[in-house]
Amino acid sequence: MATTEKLRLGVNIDHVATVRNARGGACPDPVRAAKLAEEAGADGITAHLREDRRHIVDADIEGLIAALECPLNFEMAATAEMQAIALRHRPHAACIVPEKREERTTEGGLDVAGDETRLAGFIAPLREAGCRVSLFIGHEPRQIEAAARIGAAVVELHTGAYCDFHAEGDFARRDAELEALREGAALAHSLGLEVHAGHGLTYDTVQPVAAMPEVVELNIGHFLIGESIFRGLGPAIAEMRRLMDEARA
Ligand SMILES: CC(=O)[C@@H](O)[C@H](O)COP(=O)(O)O
Ligand SMILES: NCC(=O)COP(=O)(O)O
Repeated sequence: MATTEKLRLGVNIDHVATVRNARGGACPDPVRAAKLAEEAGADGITAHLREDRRHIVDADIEGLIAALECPLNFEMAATAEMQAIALRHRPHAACIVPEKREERTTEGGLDVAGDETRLAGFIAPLREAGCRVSLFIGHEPRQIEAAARIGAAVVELHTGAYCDFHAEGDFARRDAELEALREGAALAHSLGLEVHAGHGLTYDTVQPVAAMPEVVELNIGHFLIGESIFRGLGPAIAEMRRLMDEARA
């Protein structure tokens, strides 16, 4: 498959809110960060309204909907509360993610195969409202096949394990994970799903994922917000963009 389509970069601004919430108050403002990311070349903004509101809060979503010119990818758990919020705002994309209360970050992907009937019913109103429904899943074939069966438009493949193995220096397991992601991306594409990827990506790990021809969007947040302390948000995004384009060339 030829790599012709430009790879989109969605910038996740959750962890601007993490810093704000450490003190309370209004700064740093995630909406301001999102506008800056837009100016720096982000193709979209991702924000995860967790059920416990540990970072992004409802007012942030309202602010993003009002201020953004680029598409908003609204990450949400498959709950009635989140569904109502998504139906009220009708973001460009609704990405359904698994949530556990005690987790430090999103561990693993959604169990679509194990919850197929409920999830099919859950995403139907979102699709009818015009949201592109995305499912945040692992690379296991049974999860990808279930995502296609229930009518999702997009799957976002969880790259967290690949990035963790890289950081731990366990290169054999990193490479096995990368190969499984490659196979997952190819399977998803063959089933008519749009393929995105993300979680934990850094300058060191982005290029092998960016080089996968079926992947059309990467969502990257925590690393970019951290890196912006050192070089500023615009330059941090520009460098990620450069690495993505280089991998795609
Ligand atoms: C779903 C996902 O991978 C990320 O967007 C995540 O929402 C970032 O926030 P957390 O670190 O709270 O998981
Ligand atoms: N869905 C993944 C995402 O939005 C960004 O994850 P991370 O880069 O903050 O780990």
